[in-house]
Amino acid sequence: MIETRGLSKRFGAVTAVSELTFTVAPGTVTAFLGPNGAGKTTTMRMILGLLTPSAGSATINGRRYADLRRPSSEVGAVLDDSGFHPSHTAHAHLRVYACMGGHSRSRVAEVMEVTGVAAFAGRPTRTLSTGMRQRLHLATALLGDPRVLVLDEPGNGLDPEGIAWLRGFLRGLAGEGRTVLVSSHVLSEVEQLAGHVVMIREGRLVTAGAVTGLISAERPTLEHVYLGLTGGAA
Ligand SMILES: Nc1ncnc2c1ncn2[C@@H]1O[C@H](COP(=O)(O)OP(=O)(O)OP(=O)(O)O)[C@@H](O)[C@H]1O
Repeated sequence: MIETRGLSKRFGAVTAVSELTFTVAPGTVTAFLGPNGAGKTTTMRMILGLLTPSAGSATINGRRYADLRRPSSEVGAVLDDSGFHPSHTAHAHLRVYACMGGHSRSRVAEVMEVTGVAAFAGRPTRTLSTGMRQRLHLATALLGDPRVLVLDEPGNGLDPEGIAWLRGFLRGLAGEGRTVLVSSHVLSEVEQLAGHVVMIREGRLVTAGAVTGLISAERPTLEHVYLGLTGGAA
C-alpha cells in the first residue's frame, strides 16, 4: 500500500506537486497519469525518499521510505535510465545490487529468468538496447522480492512484443497481491494493464478510482476520460 497525504513539492517559484492525497492499493496495477510536467516523477521520487516533500507525507506500507527497515525488500523502483556501470555485464550488475541489498545469488538467477535478462546476461550494459535496459532495471527492482513497485514509464523503449510481455508480467505481480504503481503516457496500454488510475494535472489530483468506474457511455475509453479531465494530450 502506498499513501500520500497533502503531498507537496516546490522548486523555488515552481509548485511541482500540490496537496496530493491518494492511495495505491495492493492486488491491481494502478496507472499514474498526467500531461508532461504534471508532477508524476516528482511524486514518485518523494514516495521513494529521493526528494523531501515541502509539505505532507508519502508512506509505503505505513512508513516513510527513510523508516523502512529493509527498503529493497519492501519497495522496488524503476525511475530513470541510469545506474549501470558501462563495463559491467547485466549479470554482474545484478550481483552487485544483490550484494548491496543482502539478497542471495539464487535470487539473481530467478530475476534474470523471469524478466528475460538471462538472454543477455553476459553482455556489458553499455551494449544493451533500450528494451534490454528496461528489463534489467525491472530485474534490479525485483531483487528483494518487494511487495510494492514504483515504475516510471517502464514500457519506454520496449517493442510491441516487449510491451505485451510487460503487461502480463505486471498484472501477474499485482495478481500476487503486490502494490504496483506505473506511470505511463500510452493510454491504450494503460487500459489493458491497470485496474485503477490516479490522474494529476499541474501537480493536483484530477481523479482517482477504478477504470471501470471512470469509463462510461459518454466516455467509453480511458483516453476520452483523460482528455475530458485533463484537457490535454497524453
Ligand atoms: N529539480 C527540479 N528543479 C526545478 N523544477 C523541477 C525539478 N524537477 C521537476 N521540476 C518541475 O516540476 C514540474 C513537474 O515535473 P515532473 O518531472 O514531476 O513531471 P512529470 O509529470 O513526470 O512529466 P513527464 O510526463 O514529462 O515526465 C515541472 O514543471 C518540472 O519542470
